[in-house]
Amino acid sequence: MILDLDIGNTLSKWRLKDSESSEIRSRGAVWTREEWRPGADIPDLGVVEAVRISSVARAAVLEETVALLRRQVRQVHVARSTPEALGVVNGYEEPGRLGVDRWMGALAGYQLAGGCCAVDCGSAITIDFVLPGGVHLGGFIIPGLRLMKESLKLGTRNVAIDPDSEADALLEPGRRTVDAVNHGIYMAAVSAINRIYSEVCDQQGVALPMLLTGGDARVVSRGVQVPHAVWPDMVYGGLEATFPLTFAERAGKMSGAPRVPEPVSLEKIRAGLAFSMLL
Ligand SMILES: Nc1ncnc2c1ncn2[C@@H]1O[C@H](COP(=O)(O)OP(=O)(O)OP(=O)(O)O)[C@@H](O)[C@H]1O
Ligand SMILES: CC(C)(CO)[C@@H](O)C(=O)NCCC(=O)O
Ligand SMILES: [K+]
Repeated sequence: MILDLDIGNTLSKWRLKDSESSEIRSRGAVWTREEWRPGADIPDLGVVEAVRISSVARAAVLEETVALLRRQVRQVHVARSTPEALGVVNGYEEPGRLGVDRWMGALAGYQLAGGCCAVDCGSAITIDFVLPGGVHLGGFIIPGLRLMKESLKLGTRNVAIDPDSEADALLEPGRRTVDAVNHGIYMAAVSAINRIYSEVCDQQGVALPMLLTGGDARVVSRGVQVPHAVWPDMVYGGLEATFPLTFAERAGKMSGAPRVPEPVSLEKIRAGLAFSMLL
């Protein structure tokens, strides 16, 4: 079995992948914490022959995790943000400072779709751009839905946006605090994503397919008008592409990869942008 780990600021996500069949056998998440101890909520390391890790938690968390895993697993691969990988050139002035989850997402997106706009809706919402030739432009970082809500301190932090609510309802003016806040931050997130996408496609003269991942991807997806696909395993896709272990991975296959969404034409994107600038 292969253990893939995506250690975020809030949650550490894991999945177990069968090295023979490439099937995902189980998955889960635990709170990101200093000590990553095997317990009921993480998989049995006895069956694991290789681990692949993407971590944006504090260095001490990663060190502790790697030290623990090395005692029981022969192969431990830790992803890093590099100046170049898999045909993508990192757009950061200091490439190592790009969050490795963003780098994994950009690599996975490029491997799947060529140029792309990779959006990760987690603790933060990150929006990264890769051009068809593999140039990563850099991106945008805004607070995630939960962080935006917590920063308001209006006593609504525990009332999450219902992921099944209709996007239309979320766009109505709220008539109580919890709705005003939820609808407000929802609007802030989706309008930023829509606008940033249009601005960058306009600047670069290319309509890019958009890929969405992260804990809030499903709810954000409902408000994003740009054609896009939700890919919950996008960060894991970057790990598969960077450290291919199975037969399917060596052939370039990433588990759970969606169909590449067909972007609307650049003319339409530009027309929408021109219209929104009038408002
Ligand atoms: N069980 C959960 N616990 C916490 N957040 C959750 C949960 N389920 C969904 N979410 C949502 O997921 C978001 C967190 O995103 P994600 O699952 O990508 O993890 P993360 O570790 O916070 O991400 P990051 O890698 O940005 O740190 C939160 O904004 C929250 O609204
Ligand atoms: C932005 C987050 C927190 C998103 O998980 C992560 O990618 C990170 O810590 N990045 C480092 C800063 C940067 O990417 O510029
Ligand atoms: K993330």
